[in-house]
Amino acid sequence: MNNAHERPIKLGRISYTNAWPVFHHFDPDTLSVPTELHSDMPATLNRKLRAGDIDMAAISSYAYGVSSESYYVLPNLSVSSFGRVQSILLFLKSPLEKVLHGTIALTITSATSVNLLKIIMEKFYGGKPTYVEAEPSLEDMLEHADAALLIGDHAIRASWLNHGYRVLDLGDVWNIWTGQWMTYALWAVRKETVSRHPEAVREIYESLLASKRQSYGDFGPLVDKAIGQIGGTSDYWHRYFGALRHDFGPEQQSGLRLYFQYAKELGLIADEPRLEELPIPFLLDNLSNRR
Ligand SMILES: C=C(O[C@@H]1C=C(C(=O)O)C=C[C@H]1O)C(=O)O
Repeated sequence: MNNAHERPIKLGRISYTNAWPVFHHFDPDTLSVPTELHSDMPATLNRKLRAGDIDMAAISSYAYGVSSESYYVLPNLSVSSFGRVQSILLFLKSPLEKVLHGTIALTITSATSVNLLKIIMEKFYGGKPTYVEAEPSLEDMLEHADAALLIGDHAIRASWLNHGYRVLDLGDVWNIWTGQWMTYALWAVRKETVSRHPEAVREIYESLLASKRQSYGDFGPLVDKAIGQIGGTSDYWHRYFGALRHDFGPEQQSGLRLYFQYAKELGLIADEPRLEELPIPFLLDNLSNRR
């Protein structure tokens, strides 16, 4: 089989630990298709996939909603939680009553969580704060704001500081108000990449699923890497990875649909997107041709 392409398939990897269970055992060098990994913050990957600078990526679920007509969702991959997520945190310098009509600094690295925060502040709590975008640095953010939203490893590191602020975990608040899962990230592929390079997309997709399966068999290697790179204890990281889910089944989809419904109500998104998965016939056809 000839898998030659004019250029490698470019795959965007969220550099935060929350995506490691899908990426950790994924090795582009073992694939027959030339594949380039691009590691970045979610907001940057959202932009690059939109612009066609990369072909497929883990992106903010909100960013999928905005551009869903150009993408397929890779089935059964996500970053989700049922309740506490531990890495999407609002740090409150002022009391919540003041924050609701005060100023909130939002990390520029996020898209899903900034809109989740707006849903929580405005729809659930009835507030109307002013939002300002900021680099993800807790002390700088709180110099001019009543509260600060951090995500990913920035949130984790900040949660370990002796800061004394009250902290809201947005996964927890969402779950308390809705009883639902929350999906923060999805894996999306540009439709034009699928029509040009179906075999390559299939191979990369299967390899990501295999990596996820291996991670879920033993979080040990991910925990060791996280301790080495970020710090913290083995217990902390086992709990962290244990509280996340990287599947995208009916329960996660139902939570995400509700999120899009509320985002539409608040004018944060133009239309509620259809969650269009990479077509199954495409997968079955290709699976039946496997060596
Ligand atoms: C669980 C997380 O999910 C993430 C939150 C995202 C967002 O807010 O746009 C995007 C991707 C994920 O990194 C996290 O950041 O900790």
